[in-house]
Amino acid sequence: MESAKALVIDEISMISGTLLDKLDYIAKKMRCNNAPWGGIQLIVSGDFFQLPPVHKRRYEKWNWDYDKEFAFEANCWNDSFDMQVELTEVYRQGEPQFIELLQAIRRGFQDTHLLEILNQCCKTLKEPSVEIPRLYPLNKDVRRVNAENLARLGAKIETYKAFDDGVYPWINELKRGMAPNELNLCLGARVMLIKNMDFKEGMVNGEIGKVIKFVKREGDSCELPEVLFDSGIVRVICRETFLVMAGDRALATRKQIPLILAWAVSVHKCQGMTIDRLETDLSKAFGYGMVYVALSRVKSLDGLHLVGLDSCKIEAHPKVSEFYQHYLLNRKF
Ligand SMILES: Nc1ncnc2c1ncn2[C@@H]1O[C@H](COP(=O)(O)OP(=O)(O)OP(=O)(O)O)[C@@H](O)[C@H]1O
Repeated sequence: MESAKALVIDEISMISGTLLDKLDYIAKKMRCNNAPWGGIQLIVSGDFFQLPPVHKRRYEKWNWDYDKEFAFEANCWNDSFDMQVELTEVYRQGEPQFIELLQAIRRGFQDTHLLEILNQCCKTLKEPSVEIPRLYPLNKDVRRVNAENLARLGAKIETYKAFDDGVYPWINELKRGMAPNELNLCLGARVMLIKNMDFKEGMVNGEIGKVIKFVKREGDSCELPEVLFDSGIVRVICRETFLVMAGDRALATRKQIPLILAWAVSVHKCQGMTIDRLETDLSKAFGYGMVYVALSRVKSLDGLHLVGLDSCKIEAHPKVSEFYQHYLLNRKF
């Protein structure tokens, strides 16, 4: 951080105002510079109508600054930027009707006419296809569907247990993280990469593929999965190290194959993705922005297979609506 020129944060809706203020404070201290962000240029992108920050610990509710839920509520927000712009052109979807529908849902409008269109156009798949990802609001449904699909393949299961090192509370950070305690794989399993491994080659967090082989590598006690990613890349996936760091000191480590099963994924995990076809059951949707994030991942109405949409779950956070109204009224650019 001492030598950084710029800090880029994507998906800013998931960063709380409290965290943003802490980061600003750390940057100032580390660089001994009281300018905003210690003089580092800050660039953020995202959409506050999408998923808000996740509060992991119950006690955060009782923190004195819990009310700084959104990044735009941070004390440092206004001083952090010379310029704020709203991007209005939609590229992910092409159909004007679908774009209009999604924009209404994004802003929390429960427009009856638009919802009728959604109901007419969306249907479940008669035969669930393994190639079509399924999105669920709750992790327990994601785990259930993935376990069912794994069992359905009927192939020999290879189990990878995580190798952990470190003590409480740091090790718990890793146990709550993406790398599973125990990963079950078999030939044909749909998997998702959960670590950025090689940006140039496109081996990044979120890549989806299929296990095509198990191979023995020297020095490894068990066979490792070889994955054919949908991008065409084929790779043997070795254990990677997941870390909790304090400066350059590792407080806890977890060694695990950086894959999860991916027939089903959570709505939280899919924020940021673009998917050609998806099936989603939104009957258990909770919180602001979840319905919009799930529906807006898909490129066309034709590719959307939907069940369980209750229009009362289409909600925008009042603070977010107010933020955008205020921005439009005071826009200088
Ligand atoms: N200028 C462009 N021309 C053509 N396609 C584009 C352009 N910009 C983005 N896209 C396509 O639109 C889709 C969404 O882009 P991207 O994920 O960058 O948007 P985003 O604003 O981060 O969306 P979200 O926040 O909803 O995830 C991608 O499939 C991307 O390839």
